[in-house]
Amino acid sequence: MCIRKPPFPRLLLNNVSCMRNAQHVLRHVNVSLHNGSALVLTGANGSGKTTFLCMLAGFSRPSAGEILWNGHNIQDSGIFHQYKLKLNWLSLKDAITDRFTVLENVQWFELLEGKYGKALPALELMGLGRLAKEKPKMLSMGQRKRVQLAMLIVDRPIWLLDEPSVALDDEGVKLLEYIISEHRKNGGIVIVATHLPIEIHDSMLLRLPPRFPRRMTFFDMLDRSYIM
Ligand SMILES: Nc1ncnc2c1ncn2[C@@H]1O[C@H](COP(=O)(O)OP(=O)(O)OP(=O)(O)O)[C@@H](O)[C@H]1O
Repeated sequence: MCIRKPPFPRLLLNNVSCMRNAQHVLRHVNVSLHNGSALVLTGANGSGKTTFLCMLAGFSRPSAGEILWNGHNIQDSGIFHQYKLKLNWLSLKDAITDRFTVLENVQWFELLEGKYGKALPALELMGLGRLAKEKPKMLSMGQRKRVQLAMLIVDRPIWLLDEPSVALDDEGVKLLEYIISEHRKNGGIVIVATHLPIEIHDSMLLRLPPRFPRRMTFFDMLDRSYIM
């Protein structure tokens, strides 16, 4: 009988901890991510969701443990250069410039990837075809978020999404869910930090514990007339 070894995860967080301001934000996190998988991070404000994504992006180093990509530590200099080219980062602060039109912003991103021809269809999918030639300052917050989603479609295998559904309407959230699902079908990995419900089929959920557990909730205080 031939017993096959399970495949090595594409991304592995091995007993990872992270400190900020000399205090532990994350402790002993273990996560394995294979091609096509998704991880949803939830937790109270300040629990460390963005810190988690920043570590995966290589912006901050784990204080203990290691993050392995294809079995190599992402902090190794030769590896980090290759690894960061696989990442696509979406956060509340976008990188859209008013010097370019909406279309040129997405095309610029595409050009960096050495790709061509996906920018306009991506904007059309996001319902922004008619605004393609406008300057981004003409856009609403939700429309800017849709431009960011169009940039994601241009495609790198690992998506790190910090609160991707903020400012999106119901249709925008459905589009977000759709592109996440298509990306995963193509073997991509998605890690999402969110407070808002997003439907991501068959995803792993990591709920980070609160950093400063409260003895009393806001509603307890209301009940006991501490405030008002
Ligand atoms: N630049 C920084 N320097 C020091 N400490 C920081 C820094 N940024 C964040 N922190 C601390 O790290 C902790 C985790 O912050 P983080 O932004 O990761 O939380 P979060 O779960 O993403 O929160 P939110 O839901 O509010 O976005 C917080 O307690 C915060 O005070």
